[in-house]
Amino acid sequence: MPRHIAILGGGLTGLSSAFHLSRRFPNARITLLEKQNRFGGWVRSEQVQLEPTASLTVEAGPRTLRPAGKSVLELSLLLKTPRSAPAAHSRFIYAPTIQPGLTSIPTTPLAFLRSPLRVLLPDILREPLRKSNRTATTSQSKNETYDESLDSFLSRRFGPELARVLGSALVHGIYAADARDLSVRAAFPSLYDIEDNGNGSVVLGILKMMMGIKKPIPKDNDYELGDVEALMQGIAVYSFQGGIQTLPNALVNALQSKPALELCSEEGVAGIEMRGQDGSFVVHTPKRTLSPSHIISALPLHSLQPILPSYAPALPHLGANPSSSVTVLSLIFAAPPHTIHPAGFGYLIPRPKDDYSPSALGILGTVFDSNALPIPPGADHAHEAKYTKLTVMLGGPYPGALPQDKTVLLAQVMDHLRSALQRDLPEPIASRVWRQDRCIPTLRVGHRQRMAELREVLEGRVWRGRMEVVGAGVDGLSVGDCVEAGRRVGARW
Ligand SMILES: C=Cc1c2[nH]c(c1C)Cc1[nH]c(c(CCC(=O)O)c1C)Cc1[nH]c(c(C)c1CCC(=O)O)Cc1[nH]c(c(C)c1C=C)C2
Repeated sequence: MPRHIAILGGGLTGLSSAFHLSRRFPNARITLLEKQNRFGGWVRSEQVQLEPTASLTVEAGPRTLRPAGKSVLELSLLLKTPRSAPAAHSRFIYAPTIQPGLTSIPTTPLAFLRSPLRVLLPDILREPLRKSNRTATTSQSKNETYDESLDSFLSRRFGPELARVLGSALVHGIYAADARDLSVRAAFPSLYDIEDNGNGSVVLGILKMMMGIKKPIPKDNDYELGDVEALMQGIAVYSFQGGIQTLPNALVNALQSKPALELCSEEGVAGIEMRGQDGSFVVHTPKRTLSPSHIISALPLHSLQPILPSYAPALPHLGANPSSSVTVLSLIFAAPPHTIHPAGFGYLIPRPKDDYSPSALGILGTVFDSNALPIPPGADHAHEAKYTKLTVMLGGPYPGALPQDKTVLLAQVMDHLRSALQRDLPEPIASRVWRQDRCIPTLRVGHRQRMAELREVLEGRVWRGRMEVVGAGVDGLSVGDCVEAGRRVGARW
């Protein structure tokens, strides 16, 4: 039984860990240590005041949640009722080599036939005829250690052009990374399983799944969901009034009312030692020394490495994954959404044919926020419909530096928007820029195997299972993944 648990990091994973551990071990002392002066990590919602009585929420990090993430639904029930909003389903890519302006991503076979993306259709139709072609022998390719990049996977099954156009765009929109670096097993595990189900063909695997021949594995149902799941029927994405920040804020409020729980901001960890009495750890902060019996590290892996004791055997693989930096530029226009962009979720931009150039501005995609989460129930329709919110994401795998001057950056982005959206656009009435440094870990090929080895060492003789390492760089980076990781910590204590 843990006597005192130190949680390192006050992002969503750290807060979720604190919340669930305090329910599981009500008698344990819990200390959460966060270096910044705020909690929530990359989640950051801000209000932009437009009129004396009207403001809009803009997001520097994630902006929508999916109802499939049961751990978030559970939390929102335990903490606060979510605001739901119907989602815009249309998604686009901007690939001027295929068509000027935006190209709608087709969702039915007929729409595919009519779309300019039909140039990729032969690659898809030929795929079931291609022989099973994993590079290793069948027995190796089915085992845990087999891995390859998403680009290699898609190129192998569908050819390099489909991998470049669709695969790279997908990876930009989630990982802001190069699809040639990203592990298919870690980032898109279901794709790998679908290939297995189709005996080597992804298309046959999908068809079998649609026909119910191979049913997806049922998910864990052990969540306290009340009626919130029914509320979410038919909803693709949702958020909260006040933005995603509502979630960490509600967690902080709930945690502050727990007497055995100490939430400390502006108190990072300077070092961890293993020389405490009774097998406890020693955790040094600039302000004090703690002696926890157990530790949860919810820090980015690259931040954990330098605070570990130099005399203990090193934890493996903490430095294996690089992280992408993303510049997030939110724009607000004083015009209704239909005058600014087509109805839809937004668009993604594939890797250029001649690769990522240092001279490119490096736009990865744009989110049509006003459509992705339209006017919330109960909001002032008249004022919300007067404005359009959109967010342009830049950086990731592009090696060039962005203009430091916001006016220059804005002018270049507006030029891009005018050619992508193929219309004259008014100047935005408000804008916000966030430079999110090393915010999204790129789960490189071999990630799952490396994490299995890391867990083995943590379970071993030295760490004895008393420290757990969790977070976006380990288990997955969506809001749902982070909350879920926090829900699972300490399960074996
Ligand atoms: C700061 C920018 C981010 C980019 N990706 C992420 C962030 C925080 C993380 C992320 N984005 C998505 C997922 C999958 C979510 C899931 O539930 O499976 C993750 C982990 C998908 C996504 N991508 C964009 C949006 C609006 C969404 C929905 C979820 C969300 O609101 O984050 C748009 C987008 N994100 C990035 C880029 C470059 C981009 C382009 C339009 C990077």
